[in-house]
Amino acid sequence: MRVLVTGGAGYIGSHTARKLAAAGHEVVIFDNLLYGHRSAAGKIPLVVEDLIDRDKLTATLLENKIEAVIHFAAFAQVGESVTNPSIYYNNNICGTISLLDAMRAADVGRIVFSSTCATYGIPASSPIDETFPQAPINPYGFSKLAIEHALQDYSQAYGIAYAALRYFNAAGASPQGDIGEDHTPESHLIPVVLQVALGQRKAISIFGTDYPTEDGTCVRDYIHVDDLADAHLLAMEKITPENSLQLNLGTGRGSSVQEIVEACREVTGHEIPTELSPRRAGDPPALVANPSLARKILDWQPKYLDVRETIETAWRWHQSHPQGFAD
Ligand SMILES: NC(=O)c1ccc[n+]([C@@H]2O[C@H](COP(=O)([O-])OP(=O)(O)OC[C@H]3O[C@@H](n4cnc5c(N)ncnc54)[C@H](O)[C@@H]3O)[C@@H](O)[C@H]2O)c1
Ligand SMILES: O=c1ccn([C@@H]2O[C@H](COP(=O)(O)OP(=O)(O)O[C@H]3O[C@H](CO)[C@H](O)[C@H](O)[C@H]3O)[C@@H](O)[C@H]2O)c(=O)[nH]1
Repeated sequence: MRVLVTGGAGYIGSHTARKLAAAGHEVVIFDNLLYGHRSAAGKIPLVVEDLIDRDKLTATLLENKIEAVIHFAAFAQVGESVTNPSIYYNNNICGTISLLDAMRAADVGRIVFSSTCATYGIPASSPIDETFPQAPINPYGFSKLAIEHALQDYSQAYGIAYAALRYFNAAGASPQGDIGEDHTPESHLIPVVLQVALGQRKAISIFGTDYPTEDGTCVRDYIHVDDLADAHLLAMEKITPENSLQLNLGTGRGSSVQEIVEACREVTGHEIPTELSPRRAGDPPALVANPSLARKILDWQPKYLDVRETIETAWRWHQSHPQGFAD
């Protein structure tokens, strides 16, 4: 298929764009490079524009005869969404509506959307399956839930086929070692811990040690970025206007912040000092996926079930690229 990957110069988008190209799809990346990196796109054609420019989007879709869109472009930091909600509602909602209207104008009828476990808010129990109520506790989660509703409405009214993939915590780096996670500023746990191991930070701050979890720190389900990329290809091929999908993508296994720090110590052989800090606003105590539906419907099998193996791929990337993409 001819596929437009928005946000394809970013972390999950670049891994998916390369996998699409390797599978024989014709790929074009659309990214404003606010957080993305030109070199993450590699040899894949890159259009450097913003989602809000609907005419540019429509022209890109038409010129490249695009048949499907995989939509990663968004802001994605939970804490920042609490302190600055305006940019989240504007970019994540208005940007995506602009894209959906450009798709209508260019007659593109297929989209895979990056949703999130943050749409579940604080779940009543764990693991979380797709029937759980979606009740976000932060503006980031609300912005993604709004788009899930928009997709349902656009699908019904205009016949768009969609998949809303609710990822848990993306982690790791390409097993080929050429691309990985590089955000400035970096806020995600595993890369920040690895920056401590590299000597780029003094200590890792643990945000909250009084959560109702076994060791008092937050529990998350860390899913390898390469496994996420596989699921996008499968979902893109599977959806039809009559058969849209909402699926959780995770490993089904939870790791606490303390356990991640310990696993990073084992993988890197570094001491990794910690400091205890207050809770970060907007953080639910525990988010772990029940990924059974995605496994069944997509015939998807995550390869990385041991978080140490995921961390090993990230560590290889951070060691070989201590300044990230350096662009
Ligand atoms: N990282 C995670 O753990 C996680 C978990 C659940 C969902 N998600 C979602 O997955 C998607 C990708 O996440 P990521 O971690 O790769 O983020 P990222 O920041 O690395 O990538 C997002 C990319 O989108 C681009 N972008 C943002 N707004 C844009 C706009 N208006 N126009 C054009 N380009 C724009 C950025 O420059 C960046 O390259 C996001 O939608 C995020 O909400 C991520
Ligand atoms: O320096 C740090 C960084 C993070 N954490 C903790 O580590 C856990 C994971 O935090 P991340 O920032 O790595 O990831 P989030 O769970 O906040 O966010 C991720 O999952 C979300 C869903 O909850 C969103 O989808 C988002 O895009 C994605 O980055 C959280 O409990 C956080 O408080 C720390 O203790 N110290």
